[in-house]
Formats: sequence, C-alpha cells, structure tokens
Amino acid sequence: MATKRAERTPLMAGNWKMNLDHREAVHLVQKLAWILQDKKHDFDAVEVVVLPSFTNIRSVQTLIDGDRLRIRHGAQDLSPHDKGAYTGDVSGAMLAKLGCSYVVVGHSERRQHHREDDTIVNAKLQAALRHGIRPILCVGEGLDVRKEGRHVEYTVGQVQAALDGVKAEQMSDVVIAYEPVWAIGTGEVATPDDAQEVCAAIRKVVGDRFGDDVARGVRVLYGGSVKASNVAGIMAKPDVDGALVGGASLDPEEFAGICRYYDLPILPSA
Ligand SMILES: O=C(CO)COP(=O)(O)O
Repeated sequence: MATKRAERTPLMAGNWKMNLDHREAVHLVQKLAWILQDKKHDFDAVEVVVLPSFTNIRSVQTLIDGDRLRIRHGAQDLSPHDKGAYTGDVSGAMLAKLGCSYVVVGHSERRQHHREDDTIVNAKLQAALRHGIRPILCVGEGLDVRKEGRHVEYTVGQVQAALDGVKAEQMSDVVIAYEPVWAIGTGEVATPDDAQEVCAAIRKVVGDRFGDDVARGVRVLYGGSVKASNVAGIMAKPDVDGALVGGASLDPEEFAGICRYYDLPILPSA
C-alpha cells in the first residue's frame, strides 16, 4: 500500500514556522492524531513529523509521550554550538532532551533573514548529528538561478557544502529537502518533473560521494506549496521520498491528507 520503495520510508514533515502558541500547537497535534488514528494510518509506512517553534516543543512532547502518539516531533533550527555563552541559542543537547527526532537546518528563510551561509549550515548539521537528532537539510535555488537554468548545479553545490566532513555511516540519519525558494509560500508548486529532476541529482551527488548503497537509503523530500491536491503527483516520482510542508501543515485535515497521499488521485494539473 503506502510505501513505494522498500528501502526508504516516506516522510511527511510539517514545518509550522513561526506560528501557533503552545495551546494551539497542542490542539493541532491532537486533531492531527485523531484524524490519522480514525483513518488507521500506518505510521510505519509513512512517517509523520511536526516541527513546532522552540517554545512549543515541550507541550507537544508532553502530549505525544502522554498519549503515546506515533507522530514524531522536532525543531526548526539549532545552535552550531553545544553549550555556553551563546545568548538566544538552543543546543542540540537541549532538543535531544525534549525528545526531538529531527531538526531543520539551512532553511531558505534562515539563509535569507539570518544570513546563514553554507559554513554555518554545515556546522549546524554536524551539531545535530553529534546529538543524535536527524538533520533535515534544506537546499534550493531562487528564481534568478532557476531562470538562468543553473538550479541543479546550484542546489547540488549547497548539498556538497553542507555535507562537508560527514561520514558515510552518518548519512542514514540525514534527510535532504529540495525546497526551491520561488515555490515557498507562493502557491507556485514545482511540477513533479521539476521536483524529480533535482531530487535525482541530489541522490546522484550523494552516491558519487558516499556510494550507491548510501544514496539508495537517503530520503530526499520536496518542499514548496505542497497541498493535498498536488502531493500525489509529486510522490509518484521515484526520487521524491516525502514532503516538507509549510502552510498546509497548519491545517490538520489538509496535513493528514498529505500524509495519506497514497489515497489521493494524481491530478493532471499537479
Ligand atoms: O518552506 C516550506 C517548508 O519548509 C514550504 O512552505 P509552504 O508549504 O508554505 O510553501
């Protein structure tokens, strides 16, 4: 049924960005869990992750642990440092203590608004791995680069830089998300072929560096205006292993639909 590739479990991750207070966060997880349980969602077949703001992680963790929900949780960022005088930073150790399974690194909004470059993204990715949290490494080109036709080379370059110093045995913990900047929050979704082109190139560069076995196991997600109406077409592509979802993950019905993409029709326009 749900899984299309035995070697990679699809992953649907909801990046809530800077939305919701702690009570709204708890309500959203409760509703999402209720819908998925009602539909007998197989969490082993499609992994479901929510990524709240730092201030909401503890509340979400308490709910998930208390009700033994199969939904996993994570964070949207972490410090490259482990401890000490870094005012405002949140360490991987702190997130691990709160049961975070995943953490986003290198999101384009952090690259843009906080001037995070490849060096800092690499340091954050390494910090996540040190603390046993799976990094979701975000990469993707802006509209100018896409118009110049350099999107593959640009995105693959970001992957290579972010993975500097990472060992092959660590790669099973790394998730890579292709999020073209022009498709984020714009309603302008990449076509399934666009997503496949870059996700396949990302897998190839991982293979060139770490070997084909490692590349076969690495999950590559697509992100950018994913909705229940377009997810099935994107997931039908062989190198797309899931989605990193922004706006649509704030609506429990919509996000549950995305998690159950295999029930949805592939629309011709998607
Ligand atoms: O940035 C994203 C997820 O990290 C995508 O956001 P949207 O789904 O709102 O376009």
